[in-house]
Amino acid sequence: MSSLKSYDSKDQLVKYTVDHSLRLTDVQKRLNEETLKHARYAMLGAPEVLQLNANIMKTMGAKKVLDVGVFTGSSSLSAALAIPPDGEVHALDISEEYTSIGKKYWSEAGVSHKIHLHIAPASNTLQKFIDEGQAGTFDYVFIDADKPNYDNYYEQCMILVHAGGVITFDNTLWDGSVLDLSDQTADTVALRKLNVKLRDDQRIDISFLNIGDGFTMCFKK
Ligand SMILES: C[S@@+](CC[C@H](N)C(=O)[O-])C[C@H]1O[C@@H](n2cnc3c(N)ncnc32)[C@H](O)[C@@H]1O
Repeated sequence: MSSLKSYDSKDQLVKYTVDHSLRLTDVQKRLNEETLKHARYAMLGAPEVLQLNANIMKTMGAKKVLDVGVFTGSSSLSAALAIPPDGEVHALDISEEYTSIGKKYWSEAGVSHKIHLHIAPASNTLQKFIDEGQAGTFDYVFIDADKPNYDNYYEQCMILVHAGGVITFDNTLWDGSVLDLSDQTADTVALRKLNVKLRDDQRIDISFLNIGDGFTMCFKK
C-alpha cells in the first residue's frame, strides 16, 4: 500500500527543499560558516528566507533596501548582491561587535559601497530617515531585530516604503510559540499581536509562509 507520508519529519522536507534550491556564493558560504561558530549563531537568518528576499528584490528591480537587524551581515550581503551597482542597503543594528564580523565579507564580495551601516536603535534611525524626507523612497524591507518593536518598525517602514513596495518579517512563527497561549513572554506576545494586525491590515496584501521560522511578506497597496 502506498503512503502519502513517506517522510519522517517536517525537517526532512525543509532540508529537501533547501538542498534543491539554495544558491550561495563562496563568500556567503564562508560568512555563514564563521557565523555558525559564534555563540549567538542561532540569530543567523535562514538562507532560504534571505534567498526569497533577494529573488523578489531582483524581480521588482529594488534599489533602496532596509535591513533591520544585521547581526553578522548575512541578510545585508544577500540584499546587496541582489540590487544593482548604484543600489543602497541601509543596515540597522545596535551592535558594533556583531556587524563588524560581516564587513570583511561585504568587502570580499565587492558590495561594501552599497551597504550603509547605521549603529543605533533601529527606531531612531528609521525616524531620522522619515525626518530627512525619505518617506516613500524605499523599495524593500527585511525586519529581523528585537521582536517587541516589530510593530513600531512596521509603522515607520509603512511611511518609508512606497506603494508597491514590500515589508517582510522574520520569525513570525517563533518556533511555534505563537500557538502556545501559555507563553506570555514579551517576544511571543508581540509576534502574536503583530500576526493578527497584519492579517487584518487592509493597507497591505499579505503572504504568511511556513518557511524558516515563519516569514511574513506585506505588499503595500
Ligand atoms: C536575528 S539577528 C539579525 C539576523 C540577520 N538579519 C541575518 O540574516 O543574519 C537580530 C539583530 O537585531 C539586533 N537588534 C536588537 N535590538 C535592536 C534594536 N533595538 N535596534 C537595532 N537592532 C537591534 C541585534 O543586535 C541582532 O544583531
